[in-house]
Amino acid sequence: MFQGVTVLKAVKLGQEGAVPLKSARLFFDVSERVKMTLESYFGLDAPLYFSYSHLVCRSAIAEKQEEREDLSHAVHADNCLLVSELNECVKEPPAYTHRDFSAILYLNDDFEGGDFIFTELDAKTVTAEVRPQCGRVVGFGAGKENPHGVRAVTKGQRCAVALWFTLDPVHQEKERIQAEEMLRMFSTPVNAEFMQKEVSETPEPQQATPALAAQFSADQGFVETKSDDKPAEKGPDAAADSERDKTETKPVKTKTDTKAKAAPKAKAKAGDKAKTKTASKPAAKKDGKQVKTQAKPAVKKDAKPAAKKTVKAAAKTDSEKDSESDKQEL
Ligand SMILES: O=C(O)CCC(=O)C(=O)O
Ligand SMILES: [Fe+2]
Repeated sequence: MFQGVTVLKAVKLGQEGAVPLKSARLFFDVSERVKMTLESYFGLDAPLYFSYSHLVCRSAIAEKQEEREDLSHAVHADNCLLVSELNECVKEPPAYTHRDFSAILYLNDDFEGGDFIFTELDAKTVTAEVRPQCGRVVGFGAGKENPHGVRAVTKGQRCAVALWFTLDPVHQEKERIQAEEMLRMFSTPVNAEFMQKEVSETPEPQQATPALAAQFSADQGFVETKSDDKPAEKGPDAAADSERDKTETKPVKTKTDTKAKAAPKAKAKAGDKAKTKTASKPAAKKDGKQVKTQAKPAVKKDAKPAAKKTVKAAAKTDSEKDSESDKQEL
C-alpha cells in the first residue's frame, strides 16, 4: 500500500496549513538539488526538466512478514514497458517514453525491508541493491538498462521522493511551475542564497555551501555522489562513509561493459548504468570540504538517451501506474 503527494499538492497543503509550508518548500528545494546533482553527475550539457515528482510512502501490509519474496514495487523500467519473459523493454506509449533520468531520494530508514534493487531485463537477476537511508539518492537512466524494483516493506513505513526527468522541455511538469509560483508568492526560499549561487556558478557535484549543509543537516541528509559498484575517488573525510556503504549498497554483479569511467563533464546518456546516490551524514560540515573531494563520479562517456524502439506496445504495468496514478492522494 502506498500514498503519494506531488509538489503542487504539498504546496497547497502548506498554504492551507495542513502541513508546514516550509516542509513543502523543502520538498521543492531538495528536488531541485537532486536535479542539479544528476546534471552534474551525468555530465549533461543540456538541462534536465522535471517531468513528474512525488513523495511516496509505502507501508507494510498486515500479513505474515517472514520469508516474504514479493515486491512492494514490481521490477520495471521507468520509460519503457518491461516484458521480462522476452528480455525486452518496449519504449512506446503508454510508457512514459519522455523520461530520461530517474532519481529516488530516501527520507527515512526506520523500517524493515524496502530495499531498492536493480535487475537484468529478466526482472529476476539482481545486479545491485541499495539500502534506503535518510538523505540518500539513487539516480539512474530511466531506460531499459536499468530495470529496478522495491522489496516488500515488512515493518514500518518507507518514504521517498521519486523524481523523473526529461531532456525535452515539452514534457516538463506544469504543476511544478505552478508550485514554484505559489512558493514565490507565499514565502522566501529557505536556501535562496544557495540556489542563487548554484545558478550563477556551474555546479560541481557535491559542492556544498554552508547554507546547503545546514539545509541538509536539518533533514539529516548530506550529498555524496559515487557509483554504487565502483568506488569513487574519495577525500580523507570519506572513510566512514565508504565503510558504511560497503554494507549498505551491495552490487551483486559488476557489469564492466556498462560501467563508466569517464570524467564527470562527459556527455552522458540515459542508458548509463552508473548510479548516483546521496548518503546521509551525521552533521553539517561547515566548510563543505568533504563534499567537494568526493565528486568524481564514474559515468559513461558517450551517453545519450536510448534510441526509440518500434515494438508494439504492451499494457501499462502496475509499476507505471503506481508511479503516476496517485496525484490526488496524500
Ligand atoms: O521507491 C523506490 O525506491 C523506487 C520507486 C520507483 O522505482 C518508481 O516509483 O518508479
Ligand atoms: Fe521506477
